[in-house]
Amino acid sequence: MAGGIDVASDEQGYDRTEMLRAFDETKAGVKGLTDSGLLKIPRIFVRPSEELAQESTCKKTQVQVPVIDLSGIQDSDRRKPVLEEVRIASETWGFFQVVNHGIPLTVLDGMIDGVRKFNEQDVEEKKKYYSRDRTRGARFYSSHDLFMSRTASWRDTLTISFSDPDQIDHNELPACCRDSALEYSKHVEILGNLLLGLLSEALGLETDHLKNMECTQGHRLHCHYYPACPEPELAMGTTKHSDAGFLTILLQNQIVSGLQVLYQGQWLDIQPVPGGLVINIGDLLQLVSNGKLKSNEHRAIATSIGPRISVACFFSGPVNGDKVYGPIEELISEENPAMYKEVAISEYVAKFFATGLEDYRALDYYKLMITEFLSAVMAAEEIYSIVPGELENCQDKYSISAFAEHLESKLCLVSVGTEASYVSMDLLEPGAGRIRRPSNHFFQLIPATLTNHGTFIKEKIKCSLQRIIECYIDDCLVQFWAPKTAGGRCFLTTSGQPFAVDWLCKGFCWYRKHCSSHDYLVDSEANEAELGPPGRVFRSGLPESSPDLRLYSAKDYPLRNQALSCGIKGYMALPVFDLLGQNCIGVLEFVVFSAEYINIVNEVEEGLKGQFVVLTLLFLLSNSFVFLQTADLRWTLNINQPCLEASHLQMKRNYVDHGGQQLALNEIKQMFEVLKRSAQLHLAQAWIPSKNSLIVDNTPNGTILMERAILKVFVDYEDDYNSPTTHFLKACKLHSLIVGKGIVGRILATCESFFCPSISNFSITEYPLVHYARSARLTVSFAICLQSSLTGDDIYVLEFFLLPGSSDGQYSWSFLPFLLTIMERQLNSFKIATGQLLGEELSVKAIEFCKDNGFDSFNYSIR
Ligand SMILES: O=C(O)CCC(=O)C(=O)O
Ligand SMILES: [Fe+2]
Repeated sequence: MAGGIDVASDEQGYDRTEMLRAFDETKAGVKGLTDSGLLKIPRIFVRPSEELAQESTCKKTQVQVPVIDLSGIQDSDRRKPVLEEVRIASETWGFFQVVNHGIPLTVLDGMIDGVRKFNEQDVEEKKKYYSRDRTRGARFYSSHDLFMSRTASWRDTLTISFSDPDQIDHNELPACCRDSALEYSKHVEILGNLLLGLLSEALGLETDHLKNMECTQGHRLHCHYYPACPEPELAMGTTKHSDAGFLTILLQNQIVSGLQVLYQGQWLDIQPVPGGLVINIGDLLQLVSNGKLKSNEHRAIATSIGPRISVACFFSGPVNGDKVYGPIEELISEENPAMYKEVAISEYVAKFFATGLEDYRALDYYKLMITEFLSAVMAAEEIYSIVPGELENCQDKYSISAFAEHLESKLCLVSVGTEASYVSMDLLEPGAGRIRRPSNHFFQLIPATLTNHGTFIKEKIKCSLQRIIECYIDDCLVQFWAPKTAGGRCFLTTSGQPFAVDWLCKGFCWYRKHCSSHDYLVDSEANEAELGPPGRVFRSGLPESSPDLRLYSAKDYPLRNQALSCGIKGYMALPVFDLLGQNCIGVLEFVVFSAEYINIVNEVEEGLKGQFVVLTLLFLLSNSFVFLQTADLRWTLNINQPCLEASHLQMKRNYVDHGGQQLALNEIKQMFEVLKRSAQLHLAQAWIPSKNSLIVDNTPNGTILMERAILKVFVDYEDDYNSPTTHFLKACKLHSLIVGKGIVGRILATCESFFCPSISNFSITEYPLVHYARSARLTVSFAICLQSSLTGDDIYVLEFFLLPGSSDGQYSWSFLPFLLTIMERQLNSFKIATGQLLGEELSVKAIEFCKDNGFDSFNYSIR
């Protein structure tokens, strides 16, 4: 027995309710368990395996919630910048820390010490306070939702209610922490009022606005005690939740960080700051601010070092009254219609206690009805037509959870057309007996006619989209483009196809609208300007992307200008294949909104902007693969597929690392070092076969693909992550080469050497990375195909970008003999892939463009 719980019953069948009851009856809390010296945690504390598995894939980032210095806050010069910091933190993170907040360190330490004394006193004394009766002014318990949650929390809590401060009977408070709690309560109330004053001003309201709404009338201290946990990776201190009240001020002891906030789908530690307090916005403040201030999800992990002590002070308004709260009138306008219903605080509190913490989000219950919400979305059209420029900074967001609210947390399928009707699909967990709140919001527009086959694919796509959106990518729209035939022609359409977003903003509505009325022609008669990115991806079977839409010309992307005016920044399209048929069944299009930038700028730093979109795209790329696969679909970058032989390439492609590759690469690297000094060279990179090299011949039109048969890049350029050159290089890594396309692709087909004085003249179908190359101002290109005696049949393509000296390229031509001499000297193990030695006469194919946008090629000899 451990603390009254028979841990051994794990092995002999498991009666969870009985175990919970036994644990509760010990009245000794989690500390009672640890005091008995247990080494394994009882099963009621072990999180479900799916949850634990997800945890292991969770990455960590270095970002920190803002720390705001409140010193001198009453002086007007100082107040302004602080207000701005508070506003940004509350609108983006919903969390920040404050220092110099006016509560003396002795009061903070006294509070922590009081909580420690209470928990570490004689257990019999503590038991007197053990209660689940919420009317008691002070009570002790382990997890308020113990009998409703999937996992019991590894913590004990002492709650002291100051809901009616004048009436509090001091004798109700435990003697060991009475004075410290009363002292802390006095100070924290003053700070709460100060913060609500700042938040009122940040919302553009009078300082006293929120105070006059009685948001700080009454508060409760939840004093948490998290004992050291013998198996912290299996347990959770406080499960993921958002705080239901208006505002929370959290004091934590300094020994170990345990509080984490959900940020971009990742859990981020909130490191204790000496003398600091954590502030977070609660659900009610999000509601009354009409969604402007953000109530963010957070949790406290179990730790091996302990005890961790924290004191959460909740300002939840006059809990016992019938006061009604709704979005503040001043914050509602035609452009920003009310997002939430009014709520009576008594009803609100009752709902909170009727549900387990992990399943409850107060806001989900009070979102406006779908019809009202839809009309708000449609109003975006009018707003747009009145102020066309406005959408460029489309930051106004409407939460799609409004849909979910109406459908009571069910997946929503919206049918539009003449008979608009709503159909809902059950997301009830079978047998779970309670509604599982979907963490994302997904919906689909269904056209009147649907073939069975179409429905089947749609179901699979929907399933993938749901998973993709689950990774919590802010401000990203994903939509599916499916083929259709009409009038004997073949098109791609997204009208009536699944799409998913995590937030709804005007830019999204508009982009979706443009796309729904634009079909891309994709049959063999389609010309380049008709294909657009989805069309090209569908035909080539290869992904395409751009971190900045402006890199595309209007010809590359017919909806470019519309997309830009909707505030879209990053773009990516992925081909989707049926696993069995290996046919491209459509294209998934991802667009990333500029609002993403704005958030990230506030939170990280200015310079990371461009990088972020590239990272987002990479992230999407890698994740989508996994998600498509779970839906029995795939896209091309499947490195686990066996390599396929493409015989007509006449190259052995089953790559084996001969160990000599590193030596061969060193030779190339050294040669690049020598070349670095020549003024005519802009950039150089080497393409080498990779372990994952793969040639696939399964695309709809039979194009031969060589996937990522790539590469290490050695270049001479400033490693500025936001430069067009960096974007070009990242794109080279990210995208597959198509045999026969671009210069390197042509070389893969023939092993010849190529020279092109103006690669920017290629169309995007002829050279899929041309938009990146144009933006990096790469014009003159020379590329040569080599083999090294150190690595047998492996080929190496060296690609050089020269600085243009004159329009006819003559100046660059004159550089080639020099280049070949350096290669001959430096690349001792190499010969040209067509057989000759470096230094012998080299035949180079030159590509020249004609006035009509076509091009010719000629053979030239060097040396
Ligand atoms: O202990 C902590 O750090 C977090 C506690 C918390 O989030 C809460 O009580 O709402
Ligand atoms: Fe919380």
